[in-house]
Amino acid sequence: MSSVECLVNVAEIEGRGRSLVASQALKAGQVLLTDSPILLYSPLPFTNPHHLSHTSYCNHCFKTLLQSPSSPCPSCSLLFCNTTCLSRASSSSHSPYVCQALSRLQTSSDLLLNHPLERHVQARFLIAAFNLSIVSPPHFQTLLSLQGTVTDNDASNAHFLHSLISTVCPPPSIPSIELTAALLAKDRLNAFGLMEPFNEHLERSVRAYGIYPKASFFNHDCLPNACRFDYVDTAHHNNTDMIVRILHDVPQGREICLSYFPVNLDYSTRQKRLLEDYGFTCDCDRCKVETNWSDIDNDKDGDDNNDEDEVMDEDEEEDEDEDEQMVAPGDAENEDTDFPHAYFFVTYMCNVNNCGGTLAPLPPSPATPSNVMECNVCGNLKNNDAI
Ligand SMILES: C[S@@+](CC[C@H](N)C(=O)[O-])C[C@H]1O[C@@H](n2cnc3c(N)ncnc32)[C@H](O)[C@@H]1O
Repeated sequence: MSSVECLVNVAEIEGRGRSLVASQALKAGQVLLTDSPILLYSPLPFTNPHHLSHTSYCNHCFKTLLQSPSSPCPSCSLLFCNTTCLSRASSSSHSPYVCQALSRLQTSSDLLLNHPLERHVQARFLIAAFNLSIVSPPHFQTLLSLQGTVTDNDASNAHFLHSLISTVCPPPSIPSIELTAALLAKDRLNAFGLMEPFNEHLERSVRAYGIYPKASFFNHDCLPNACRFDYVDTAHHNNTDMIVRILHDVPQGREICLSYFPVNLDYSTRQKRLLEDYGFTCDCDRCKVETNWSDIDNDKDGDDNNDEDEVMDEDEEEDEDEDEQMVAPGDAENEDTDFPHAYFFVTYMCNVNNCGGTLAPLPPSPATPSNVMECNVCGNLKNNDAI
């Protein structure tokens, strides 16, 4: 890992697998990790034969298309923001292999007719992953090294998708059904969503899914001590990079966790999603407290209608390993024991209507801590003094 990424080490923690642990004391707002995707793919269905030329973003870098006319692929008319992006894509994400496979699936969209959107997106992922095995074998090996055990569902989806993709993919022949199932399992546990810009009146949708090899080591906590930012429409050429920042000071040796979804979900929704989507039962400090709440009480932590994937208190007895800043400094004795993580919500949850984002301080300067918080969903900035 590069200099910034030396701030965390990969460690094996029993019951949690590989985990990222602070290799030194970390300061609130500090950039912990900048990670580039090894693979990106679109979340769109293959339903409209004309869809290829109607996307409003570049099919390589996923930035909103501002230039008109943009640069279409001469073979399939998929749009790219300019000739530079098209030429980069031709030797990577949009190789002749991908171009042919996607346009055949697009023009024979009846092959996926009556199949759920998830199957369309999995087909896109597999085409991108098979392409990765050709254009970048080391990255393909990295993808295979990620966490993910094949379930019965993965196996049956792999059967269908393998036969579908065999009919549309040009040579060389595609990987085995077993490898296809393994890839689906990796995608299920490790894909992050790059989100469309926030609009309080619209449900937030995914613009692209990506596999981020280093960020894939973050485990989940319902009271995370870090959160991720993406700036997909920035003018910068690394616009699909993910940036992870620390929410509050963290001592050396502490595990760094993200929340795998917006932190305002209620206990039973969180438990269900973690079990069904990620295969584990969460026993974090927040869950230990909330398991004792009735369903009505679970509304304490806000509405639970935000279904977006981010692509992570105490017991009555004091927990030594607990993040001390979850409880307001100096307020621990007076805290409401039914709701010990109130401080987290007041400090780190964005209160913009329908946002549900997490606030992290802007990176501090070497001498002064930052007192401006940035929301990772709506992008609003808030002075910490106003909290
Ligand atoms: C994106 S991976 C995280 C890295 C993973 N631990 C590894 O070894 O590569 C997600 C998987 O990590 C494990 N995991 C994440 N958070 C966990 C937690 N709080 N408790 C137990 N297991 C967790 C689950 O197996 C989950 O499916």
